[in-house]
Formats: sequence, C-alpha cells, structure tokens
Amino acid sequence: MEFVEYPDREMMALSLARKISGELAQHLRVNETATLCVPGGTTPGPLFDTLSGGDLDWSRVTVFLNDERWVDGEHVRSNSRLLHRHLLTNNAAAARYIDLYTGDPEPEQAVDTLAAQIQPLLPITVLLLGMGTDMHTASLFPGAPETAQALAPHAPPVMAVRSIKDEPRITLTASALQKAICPHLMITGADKREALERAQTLDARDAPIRAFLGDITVHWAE
Ligand SMILES: O=C1O[C@H](COP(=O)(O)O)[C@@H](O)[C@H](O)[C@H]1O
Repeated sequence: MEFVEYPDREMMALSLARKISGELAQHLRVNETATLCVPGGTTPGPLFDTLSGGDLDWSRVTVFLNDERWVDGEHVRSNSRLLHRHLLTNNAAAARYIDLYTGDPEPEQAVDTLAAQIQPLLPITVLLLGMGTDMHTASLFPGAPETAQALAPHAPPVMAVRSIKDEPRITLTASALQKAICPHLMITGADKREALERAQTLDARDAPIRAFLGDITVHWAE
C-alpha cells in the first residue's frame, strides 16, 4: 500500500484526476477500450468535476459504480445522480455508462443481468474506492452477512445487500474489485485516516476495506 498525503482536498482532487486520466489514456494507447469504476457517497464530487474535463477518448471508456443504493436515479441518495451531475458531463459525457440501478423492484432481480454486463469488462482498468468511517467500502459493511460472501474468492461479480439499516443496495464483490489494474482509495479527514489504520489490525469481515489494502494507492487530505 502506498499512502499519498496532500496539502488540501483541492490539491488531492486535481492531482488524482490527472493521475486517473493519465492511467486511462495510457491503457487506451494499447487497448481499444478501458473501464473506470468509481465510488458514490459524498467524497468524490470535486474529483469528478475535474476528471470530467480530462483530455482522453472518453467514447472508449466504460464507467460504472462500485455500488449503488436501490433508489431511483433522481433520489438524493442515488450514487448515479452524483455521477450524472459531476462525472458524466463535459468531455466524459461521451463515456459509456452502466447503471447499476436497473429499476427492478428488488436488487436481487438485477444481479444476473448486471453480472453479465460487468464480467466481460474485468479486470477493471482504473478502480477508485471510497471508505466510510465504519471501514465499509463499496457496499461491503462490517459484520454484514453478505460481506463474508462478497469477500469469498469465487463470489459472483455483483451481489445484493439488504442487511443494513438504510435502503437495499447492489455492490461489486471482492472478486471483481480486487483484480483492478490501477487501484486507488480516496479518503478525507482525520477520522477516516484513523479508521484506515484501525482496519489494518482487523479481519476483512469486520473491516472490509482491509481486503483491498495490498496493491493500492491511498490518497488522503485533511
Ligand atoms: O455509502 C457509500 O459510502 C461510501 C463512502 O461514502 P462517503 O460519503 O463517506 O464518501 C462510498 O464509497 C460508497 O460508494 C457509498 O455507496
């Protein structure tokens, strides 16, 4: 794990956007297409604003989320809503987007369709993960029964999650996320830095981010 500390959040967003854009462009120099898998939540908005102006052939990039809350795309908690407003605009509007929210009444009904779309796109070219202060990443939550299944080496690439207190979710599993070519984790604040340190002392079922802390670059700003 490489840990990069930035003077402030703005510098982190600018620098990480440049890094991700460069990695995608480099991949497109020798491959026809590339994939970019990103988190939702509250942290990555400023990064997405910068990344969306990245000078690369976005028409050859497929974008999808690490995970999604099972709510309509206009709902304030929709991760897709964040992407449409901050990433899939400007130059990046040309990207192909796979929406993890299919509109099915329950996420379980969408698992097979989404797995069939995601599986051929693996390994992910550039993976950006987020993390909550509870050490969850994607929708892999500490102690949730689905987390143990989602961390298993032969888990399907996509799983439904409903044992948490808010709305049901859909998430990519460790088998899909761990093989990414260029993996990054972006976190902000002292509380998340402490949580990341704590995660390194715990089992991945209790600190799911731990499953991804091998070959990854962690980007942090206060
Ligand atoms: O619920 C989620 O939370 C995490 C972390 O979000 P943040 O608001 O603390 O940045 C996010 O990575 C994940 O995609 C999202 O569904």
